[in-house]
Amino acid sequence: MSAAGRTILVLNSGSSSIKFKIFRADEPFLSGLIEGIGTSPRMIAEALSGDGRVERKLADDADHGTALDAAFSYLFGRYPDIRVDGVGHRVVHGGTAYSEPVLIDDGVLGELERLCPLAPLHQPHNLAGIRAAEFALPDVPQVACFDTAFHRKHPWVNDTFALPRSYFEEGVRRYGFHGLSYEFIVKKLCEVAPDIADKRIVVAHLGNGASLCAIEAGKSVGSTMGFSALDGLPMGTRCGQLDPGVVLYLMQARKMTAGEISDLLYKQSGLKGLSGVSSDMRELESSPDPHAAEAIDYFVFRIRREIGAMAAVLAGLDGLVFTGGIGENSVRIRELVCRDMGWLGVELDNQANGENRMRISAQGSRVKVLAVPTDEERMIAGHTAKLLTA
Ligand SMILES: Nc1ncnc2c1ncn2[C@@H]1O[C@H](COP(=O)(O)OP(=O)(O)O)[C@@H](O)[C@H]1O
Ligand SMILES: CC(=O)OP(=O)(O)O
Ligand SMILES: [Mg+2]
Repeated sequence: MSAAGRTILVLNSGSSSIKFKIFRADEPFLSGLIEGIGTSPRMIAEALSGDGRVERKLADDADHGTALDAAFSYLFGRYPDIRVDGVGHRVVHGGTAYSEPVLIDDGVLGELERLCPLAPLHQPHNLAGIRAAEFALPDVPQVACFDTAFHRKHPWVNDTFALPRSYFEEGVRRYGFHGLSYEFIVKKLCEVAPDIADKRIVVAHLGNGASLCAIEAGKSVGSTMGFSALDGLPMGTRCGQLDPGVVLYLMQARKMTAGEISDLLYKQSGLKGLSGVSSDMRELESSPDPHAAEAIDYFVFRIRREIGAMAAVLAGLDGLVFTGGIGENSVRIRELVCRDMGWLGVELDNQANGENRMRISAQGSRVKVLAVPTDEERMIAGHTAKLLTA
């Protein structure tokens, strides 16, 4: 059977969301989202024919496990006879071993398990999704598609830390994440902005996790995320770039354990830690609390700083693309990020931005600025179908 004829179930666990979709012949047939995990989870799902629509709140304390159960109950409760040819999973960390999608077996699962400490907000949930799908669909092939894969060929200077060489050999490298999203954006630019698709682009994936990627001729040449999904921009609950001296201080002066430091940096920091209000940008934007405004200021400041750094990596800039839950939807964050960026050639069209149009730069802007909804699930479906065909 050709890739195009296949029915593929896709699971994508983000840090605050689980997205699930079924593609038939390359087109989405059913689409589900559980968002707000950690704040106020809710599920929205429907077959694209309009059939079986649900929109409901989950318990406030529903975690990824509960959300995965809800997704599977919806899928197999509503569509008990559904037949799929393959299941494609987003797996955030592929380490040094995986630079392209792979068919999952026990050996692969074991290796991916070992990477859980490097992506504790994602990898365990990605693997739980694989196990749940194997249980529900025991004879169906499962494919892992990696966030890290898109970056694996980036230049050595972006791949390494200035540690003794042996650490690099052992895998202590700057992997970079959100690669399925960046890969989708590169493809999409070929359709919607072919004049810049092959040039120097910075993509800002701003969701609950957030990173920038410098892309030249469709390839990753730099990323703000590194060894783990902690580095770079501040995120919903993650600190982003941090002086490693702070970690030494926490260990030596505060006598904190690795577990306590992990909890602090992954779950209590970022927008949540700075605001004391929420990790969710919608809640911060509507909060009157001055700490919420300060958390937004810090988020924007770091994005602007890193856009400058990524433009330097690219030695110039032709396109700036916003994506991810915040990048796609927040008029205010896009406006604040682009404010006074004329020095870099960025001029926003405030009306187009306010109307959430795809092209949001002014006519005379040297840099084309776009807001493009990402579709990691479509990338995963495509990779999965291709691998099954091969
Ligand atoms: N209309 C909106 N305005 C501002 N922020 C939004 C909007 N819609 C979603 N977001 C934000 O997007 C973030 C979630 O992004 P998303 O990419 O879906 O998450 P994940 O990283 O878990 O995949 C949350 O901070 C949420 O508040
Ligand atoms: C890698 C990462 O942070 O992913 P997400 O934004 O989906 O949490
Ligand atoms: Mg995501």
